[in-house]
Amino acid sequence: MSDTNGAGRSLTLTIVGCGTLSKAIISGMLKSGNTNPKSVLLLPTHLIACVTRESSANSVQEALGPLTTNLKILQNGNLEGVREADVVLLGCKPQMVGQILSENGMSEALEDKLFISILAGVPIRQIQDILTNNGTRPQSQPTKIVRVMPNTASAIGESMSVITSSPGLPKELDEFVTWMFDSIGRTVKLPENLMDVSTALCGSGPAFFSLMLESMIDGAVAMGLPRKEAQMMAAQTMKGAAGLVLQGEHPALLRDKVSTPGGCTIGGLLVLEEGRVRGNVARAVREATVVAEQLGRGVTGVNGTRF
Ligand SMILES: NC(=O)C1=CN([C@@H]2O[C@H](COP(=O)(O)OP(=O)(O)OC[C@H]3O[C@@H](n4cnc5c(N)ncnc54)[C@H](OP(=O)(O)O)[C@@H]3O)[C@@H](O)[C@H]2O)C=CC1
Ligand SMILES: O=C(O)[C@@H]1CCC=N1
Repeated sequence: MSDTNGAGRSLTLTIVGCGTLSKAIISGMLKSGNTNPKSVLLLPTHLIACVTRESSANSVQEALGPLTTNLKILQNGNLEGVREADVVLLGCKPQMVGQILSENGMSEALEDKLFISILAGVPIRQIQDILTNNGTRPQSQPTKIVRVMPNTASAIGESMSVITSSPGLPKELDEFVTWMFDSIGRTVKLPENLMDVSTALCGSGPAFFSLMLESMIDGAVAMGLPRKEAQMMAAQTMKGAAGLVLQGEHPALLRDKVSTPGGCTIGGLLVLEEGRVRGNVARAVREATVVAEQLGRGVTGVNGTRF
């Protein structure tokens, strides 16, 4: 994405709630240099970032300011930002969605606009219900809602973004959303009933993999490797294994290929199996899926123990 080009029709993208993930997405887009006019008719050339606190505004300026000259930051100015927008990206916490979207004038300001939500656990239906006050105040031109679950690797163009659109999304807008998230990694389109598990796998995934990395690094440090080298070596090894799987290698065959009979890999793997790592990792994904589903419903104490 560039802030000065004539490739496609330029538009204003307003980010309501510009925190960790939104900054990663926008910085990734700005760094991607994706201005291929054949791939998109619309280009987000102007950005408006909405937050409430001054510290957040400063953090947005620090992260995105050096990457574009067309950035406006609004503190407590969601409605103004949405009114000026062609496309809105909602990046607040799931618990804030009701308060933000039921602000007076917000439903009207969002009429007919493309609205991309990256919120965990908040279904498209819930957003429609808030905007129409549960169907009692229909919009004359309904907001065109798309739900996307990207991840924090957006910042380096390595996101895995899962996209679910409302039925009937115009082709031009569908292409725009795909272009936007293709520019920061891979995309896949899935039905909305798979969004919570996608959130657990891809949204939370970087944190789960980081835990594995930390454990591997600690083990190597314990056996004498300097931490700096161990960190780089572990991360590159994870990247290499992921690269092989992305090229079509089956994970179980990859594991077998590395496990020389009577060798060290099978010894290590069996220790992992004794610790029930497989079941526990799978359980973490299952747990995060259940929790994700509860976030949008405003359930409190979602991480209270279930036992
Ligand atoms: N972090 C991640 O890796 C992932 C996050 N997500 C989803 O992304 C969303 C954001 O998560 P994350 O970026 O981690 O959260 P952050 O807390 O970092 O970001 C939330 C942002 O919303 C702003 N905000 C809060 N209240 C308002 C308001 N009333 N009006 C405007 N802005 C407001 C906050 O700034 P301020 O406090 O100044 O208002 C902050 O900038 C969540 O819904 C989460 O489920 C999904 C996948 C991965
Ligand atoms: O932890 C969370 O709730 C968000 C959603 C997925 C990743 N972070």
